[in-house]
Amino acid sequence: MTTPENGSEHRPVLVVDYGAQYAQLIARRVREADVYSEIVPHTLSTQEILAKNPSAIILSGGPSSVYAEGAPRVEADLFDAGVPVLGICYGFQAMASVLGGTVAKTGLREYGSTDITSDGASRSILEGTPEHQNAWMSHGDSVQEAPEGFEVLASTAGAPVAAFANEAKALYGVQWHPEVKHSQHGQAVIENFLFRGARLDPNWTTRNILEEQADRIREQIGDARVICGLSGGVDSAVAAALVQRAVGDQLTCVFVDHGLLREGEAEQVERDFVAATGVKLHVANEQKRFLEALAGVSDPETKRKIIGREFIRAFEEAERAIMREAEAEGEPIRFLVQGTLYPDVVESGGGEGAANIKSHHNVGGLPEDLQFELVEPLRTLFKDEVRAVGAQLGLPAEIVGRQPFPGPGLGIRIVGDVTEERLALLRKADAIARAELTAAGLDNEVWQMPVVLLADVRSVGVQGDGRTYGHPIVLRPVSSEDAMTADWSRLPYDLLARISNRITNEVDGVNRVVLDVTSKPPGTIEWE
Ligand SMILES: Nc1ncnc2c1ncn2[C@@H]1O[C@H](COP(=O)(O)OP(=O)(O)OP(=O)(O)O)[C@@H](O)[C@H]1O
Ligand SMILES: O=c1[nH]c(=O)c2[nH+]cn([C@@H]3O[C@H](COP(=O)(O)O)[C@@H](O)[C@H]3O)c2[nH]1
Ligand SMILES: NC(=O)CC[C@H](N)C(=O)O
Ligand SMILES: [Mg+2]
Repeated sequence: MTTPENGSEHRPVLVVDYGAQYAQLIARRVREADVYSEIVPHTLSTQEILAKNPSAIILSGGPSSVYAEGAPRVEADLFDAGVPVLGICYGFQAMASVLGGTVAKTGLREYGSTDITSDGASRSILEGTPEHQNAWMSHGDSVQEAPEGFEVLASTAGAPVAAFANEAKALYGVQWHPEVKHSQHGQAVIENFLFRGARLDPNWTTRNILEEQADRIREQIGDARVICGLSGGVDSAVAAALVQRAVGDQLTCVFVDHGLLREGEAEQVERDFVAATGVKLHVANEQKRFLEALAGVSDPETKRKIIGREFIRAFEEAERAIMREAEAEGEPIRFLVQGTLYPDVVESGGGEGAANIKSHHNVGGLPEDLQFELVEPLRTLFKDEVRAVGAQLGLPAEIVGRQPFPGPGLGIRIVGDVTEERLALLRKADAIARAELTAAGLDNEVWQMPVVLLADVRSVGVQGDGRTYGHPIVLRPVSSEDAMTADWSRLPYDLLARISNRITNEVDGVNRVVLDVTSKPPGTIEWE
């Protein structure tokens, strides 16, 4: 059975999320072991979980205590299904308590780096790890007694049962967090579970993803024509190259110039991508459509929904133009390729059980009357995985290494309503900041650096001995692995000073440059 969402032949290792900070990380570590993994919320019933045909299950950590009222539970019948399970922290405790072990508050909390001692020789999921190892912990409760049929594998000062196993049933648990990099041998524990415990094969590799997705695209599209929204960014470049490989010149790419682009962006798409792939490109000049639709709108979600809708209207328009140009007869083009990634889906609230943080234009911002059938070959991948697929497809490094830029563009980097004057101002400030970052040789040090105009805020300044009452520009350089979490980048002060000087000198209307020093969470990367 294939899982319909990922369209993959691979049965997933399901990570059941109990509200962990690290559910995402667990899935990534499993994928790093070349095994396919997806995250699901703990609100699914055993039946719903098993309906996804998991090859194994990992129960994540979480903030609750299993003995507290209303704490999320795992149903005991999950452990009778013959599917291997690994419990981590809260997941380990939930498993222990439902199977008849005891869990209690110890009074001894262990946060951070902790010494773990194997009981007897290291074995089972600890196979190959030393008798004493250091791992990262974050708990105040612990398993006091293992359930019947389980053997204790390790303990710590605050956790008499720090790891257990029931080999016959392939059920395992650890109190520590093997998924965080600070845990020595963490990856070994995860791989022992996957390869020894669950007996899985490491066959979810970049090459396999690529071939599988190409097959699937062929199956979905057949010999029909297809268009692909191409932005110049990594995701759509990789999606387009994948579709081109699958169905060749049935594909026409559509680049929408919505007037919310940065300086030089339109030219760069035409130059780099077409040069690298030889794909057919249709450029849609839709500045007027977007600016009119956005006039007077300052609410972020409203902006995002408008942009999402107008994108689709622009694709419909482009579809008609392409049919006319090709003097093609017959059915309109039905398929639209988008470079949607897993984080776009999760943040739009499309990951099951996930909150709607913001409607990404290509997911939560789509109009209800969408006529196209979507083709989204990257929908379950993280950015670094997409980059690996792109490299495998032979795309040049300057495309796969490019910093992300959101589809709604400068429209969501103007806090306030979007006007042509404000766009021009922000475009100029952004070009300066990017040029200086590049000149400093730091492009690869940051994940991306949004430049934001606070159009609704004004402050007093003094320029040329006169008073000004201008707008602030915010610099938001961040480092990240996958955009799900991020930290602000510690850029050198002299670089920041140069950017600030140049922006306040060269951009009329800006008299202040500020640096955003917030991580994600609590801030998101973009301001809207
Ligand atoms: N200007 C545009 N014209 C056409 N399609 C676009 C445009 N901007 C975004 N899209 C579509 O929306 C998708 C999501 O945008 P997003 O910015 O997340 O990805 P990207 O631009 O391909 O890559 P990156 O995240 O590196 O910027 C794109 O993959 C593309 O299909
Ligand atoms: O194509 C996109 N359409 C959108 O609507 C959108 N919103 C945010 N982003 C990008 O997603 C990543 C995470 O951003 P946030 O921390 O702001 O949610 C960052 O890389 C953002 O630039 C978008 N990309
Ligand atoms: N990180 C966790 O999963 C913590 C589990 C539980 N709340 C404890 O304190 O032990
Ligand atoms: Mg983009």
